[in-house]
Amino acid sequence: MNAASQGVSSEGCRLYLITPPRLDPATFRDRLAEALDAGDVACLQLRLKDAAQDEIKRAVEVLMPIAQARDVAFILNDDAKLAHALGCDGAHLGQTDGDHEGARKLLKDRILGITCHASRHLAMEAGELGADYVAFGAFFPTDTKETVHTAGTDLLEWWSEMMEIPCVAIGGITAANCAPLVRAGADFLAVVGAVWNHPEGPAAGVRAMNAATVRM
Ligand SMILES: Cc1ncc(COP(=O)(O)OP(=O)(O)O)c(N)n1
Ligand SMILES: Cc1nc(C(=O)O)sc1CCOP(=O)(O)O
Ligand SMILES: [Mg+2]
Repeated sequence: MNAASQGVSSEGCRLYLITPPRLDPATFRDRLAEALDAGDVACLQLRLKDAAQDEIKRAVEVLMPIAQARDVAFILNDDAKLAHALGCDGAHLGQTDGDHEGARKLLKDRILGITCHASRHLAMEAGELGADYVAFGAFFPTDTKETVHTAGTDLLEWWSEMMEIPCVAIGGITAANCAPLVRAGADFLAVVGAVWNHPEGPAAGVRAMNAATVRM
């Protein structure tokens, strides 16, 4: 996230919400509005895995205005060109999601986030090429995605002491387990299940995450 444009302070730890991997925009729109109206959400990442481009475009058309109307940055996963073409606020790219340098040039002052797994080296590379944030994970077991890399709080501590660029923690994060990540210096906690699978619904999920991310 661009710290200035998104009102991000280095003192706070904010919620970075990611959509479920499959959704029907026509029905999901109300759940999304309910979640975003429940508390503080810094950004929403549209992460539709295995979806055709038409399906992603339709989801952006329906969901982006809901986020942007609430000052929630709308970030598209995996595809910087599509993010640019559709007017998204930014893109999130993994290590195999195309040309990071080209994406940085294309997105100019829009947000570019890069997955760095548990690697200091990848994070420094991402920082050098101008990423707006680096993402580390997975911190905990997750049902949302197969875990290949696991990260520890030492990485967050090191990064936040050494670097100005915000860091995002991801992977199995819930209100119940996130306190060490907040203490270690995570600027954002990215979650899917903690909100969309919350037993009392997504609004309760956002409220619980907000309550848990207050840095002591
Ligand atoms: C905030 C954030 N961090 C990490 C990821 C994972 O990206 P990637 O490694 O490209 O995996 P997929 O999400 O594409 O399956 C992310 N999406 N968001
Ligand atoms: C999309 C994603 N990327 C990860 C990584 O480690 O890079 S973990 C993950 C899934 C996050 O979902 P949940 O909050 O439900 O665990
Ligand atoms: Mg990806």
